Amino acid sequence: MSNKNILKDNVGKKAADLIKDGQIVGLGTGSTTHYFIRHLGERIKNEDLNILGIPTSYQSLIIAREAGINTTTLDEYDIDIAVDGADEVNQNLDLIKGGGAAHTLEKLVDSSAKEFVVIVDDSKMVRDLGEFPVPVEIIPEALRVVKKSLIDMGGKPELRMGVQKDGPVITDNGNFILDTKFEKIRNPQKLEKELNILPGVLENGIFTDLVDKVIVGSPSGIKEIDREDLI
Ligand SMILES: O=C(CO)[C@H](O)[C@H](O)COP(=O)(O)O
Repeated sequence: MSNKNILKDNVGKKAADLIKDGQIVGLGTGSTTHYFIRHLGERIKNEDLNILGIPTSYQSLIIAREAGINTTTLDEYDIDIAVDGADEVNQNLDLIKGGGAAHTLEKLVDSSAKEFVVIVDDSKMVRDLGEFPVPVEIIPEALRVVKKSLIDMGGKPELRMGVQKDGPVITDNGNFILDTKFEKIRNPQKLEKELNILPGVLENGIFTDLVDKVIVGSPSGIKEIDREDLI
């Protein structure tokens, strides 16, 4: 396992150990949550726990099934705790997410949870958000219009293209992603709201005022940052 994957494995296990019997658990998307889901599956098997997962993507649904976690939906249950990864985390615990193009359902699931825990390696911790472009999910018909609005707002939008597919990435919801670079995002709350009122935009990857705890893995160990401890 690479050093980075060891860190992801460590934080995934730490988060899996937080889950209590009987809980409904939001299952985030990405390579770090992959470890979380696998560790949670092992705990369910070894300790005979009664836990249901609510996936945030087809990817997390498939990994949950492989890990032996039964799944349900937000229509059926409220979520006790959601665990998800992030692309950037600032000192106020605001996030950029959506590197896996799953941020729309992730925001719905993560914001619905009574407790939201983020797991990252230390390379994701930043002073100001914005080095990572903000993923903006748009309906395909809105491409030209929203692109222009994002440029007018000072962004540099790029249509996300497939790696093993010709043409644009199509999200789990059948939409496009405009990865939009903004230089140093000083007011993430404001930008999050401004992006979401553009007609044709479904959701953007800025997550503010949602996170309760961040578990950060580094070569020197695991650190937990709780919102209630922020000054
Ligand atoms: O937001 C996400 C998917 O939409 C991921 O949580 C985020 O991209 C981090 O992924 P990884 O753990 O693979 O670095």
